[in-house]
Amino acid sequence: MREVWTTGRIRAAEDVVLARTQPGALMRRAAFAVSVHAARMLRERSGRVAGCRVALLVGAGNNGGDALWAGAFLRRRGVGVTAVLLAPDKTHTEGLAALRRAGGRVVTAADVSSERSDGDSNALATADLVIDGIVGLAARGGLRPDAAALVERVTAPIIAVDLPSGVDPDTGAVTGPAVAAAATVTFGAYKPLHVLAPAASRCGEVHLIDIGLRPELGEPDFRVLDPGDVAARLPLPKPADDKYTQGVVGVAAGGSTYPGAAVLTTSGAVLTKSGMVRYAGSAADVVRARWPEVIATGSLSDAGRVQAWVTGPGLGTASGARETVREVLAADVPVIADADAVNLLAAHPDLWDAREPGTPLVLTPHEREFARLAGDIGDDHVAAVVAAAKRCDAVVLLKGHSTVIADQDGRVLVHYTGRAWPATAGSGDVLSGIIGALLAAGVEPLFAAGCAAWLHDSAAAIAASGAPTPASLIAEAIPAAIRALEPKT
Ligand SMILES: NC(=O)C1=CN([C@@H]2O[C@H](COP(=O)(O)OP(=O)(O)OC[C@H]3O[C@@H](n4cnc5c(N)ncnc54)[C@H](OP(=O)(O)O)[C@@H]3O)[C@@H](O)[C@H]2O)[C@@H](O)CC1
Ligand SMILES: [K+]
Repeated sequence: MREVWTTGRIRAAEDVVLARTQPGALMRRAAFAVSVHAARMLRERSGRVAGCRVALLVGAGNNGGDALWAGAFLRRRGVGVTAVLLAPDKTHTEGLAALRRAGGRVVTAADVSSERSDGDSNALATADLVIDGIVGLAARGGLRPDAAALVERVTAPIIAVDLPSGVDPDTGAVTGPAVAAAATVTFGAYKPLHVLAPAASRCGEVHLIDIGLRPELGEPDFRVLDPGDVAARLPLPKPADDKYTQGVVGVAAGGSTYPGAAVLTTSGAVLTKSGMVRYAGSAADVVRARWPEVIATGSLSDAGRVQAWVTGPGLGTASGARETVREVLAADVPVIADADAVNLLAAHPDLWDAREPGTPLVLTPHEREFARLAGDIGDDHVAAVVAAAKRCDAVVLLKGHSTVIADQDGRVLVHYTGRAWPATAGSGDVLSGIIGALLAAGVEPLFAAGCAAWLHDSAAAIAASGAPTPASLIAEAIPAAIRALEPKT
């Protein structure tokens, strides 16, 4: 599991570690790691390290100090290094002295912008690699105009120190010009921007360097599941299981207007686990035709017992749909409510009264549905989802390039996809079915949502294999996504 901390907590831990280490030791350790990754990138791209040229973009703070020290270390390996100073009066003193001692050149941003044709002011145009030390943890807003103008002139790959300058470290928002890095070397802990869209797409590969902060950090602010975490939670049948003991999933979705939603939601449930799936609604014939193994009936009252209900996709918002959501919420089993069920809950507050107190509920809005349910989402998606989860006393999964999931206790999971394959019509219906299957099998709601987001994204990538894919093929790729995890039976 990847653990992520907000910058305020990282700074607090840094203060503790700084107080007991030699002045400058932490920065040199961080900078040395940047130089190692820079050298590796140079070798991979140019076939050599010595003789290459590196330009450093150096801002006013310690992030610039890291870049200057990294430049000094690269000089020792025979790299030609030029530092471009954005704030000459505020440049990190020891870092600058170290670079000068090592034989590095130093120019100002003004020199580079004046387009003189001597070697120093051409540093950006001739660089094989650029190190971004403009701003780190203190970043606020997009790049300022002088920094943005420099970055615009860069053609070489960029390695970002701690984070790509110009993005918001705690929300991942990109509100102005920002660096797009080929790789990012970060220190002590992952920060929110490394896993939150859109900033995460500007990081390239992220390398985490241990600088001894972990013991001082405490519980992370949020977590990112890895394949092992998902595999460990998948409900595979045990030798003594039968079709009932694995949890029966009920699907109350779709209908005569949207039979496809019924099929896609059911597909997600059928393909995620063995056992049994029931369907209740006016698309029963269509569902039965696609999945003969599903027990399909026309109404909820005939459906029989289930261990979790999935409702919402393709349900519509008419009075019949409202009754379906009310009945499902009153059934005293975990419920996943998506799409129209979210809209109905937003529009009819009395529906919440139908819910048995304490019954697990997972809500899976996209941004517009979220706005109806909980108001404008703003830049800080994690904070908005945490607040909504508390208010709704539910697990809330906000769909997006970074899927953010929170429960009522404030625990947060983030899944960053970096791919747009799942963004296709009906894809959310499949996700709902997967969540329902995991809930019915007894997976804890936060992790049912988190594992489902992971499986769904993985299935989408498998189905797509580099070409657009419809939602029905995403569902069909679920078994392949499960097999690829090699879960223990
Ligand atoms: N503590 C340690 O020992 C260690 C620290 N480490 C390193 O320190 C970094 C944090 O350093 P930091 O706190 O000095 O601030 P930093 O991020 O360099 O910002 C500097 C200045 O930039 C400016 N600025 C703000 N926004 C801007 C924008 N959008 N565009 C342009 N400029 C902008 C603003 O200055 P202003 O112009 O407002 O005076 C701000 O004060 C951290 O990320 C890591 O790399 C590592 O070495 C590990 C050990
Ligand atoms: K940076």
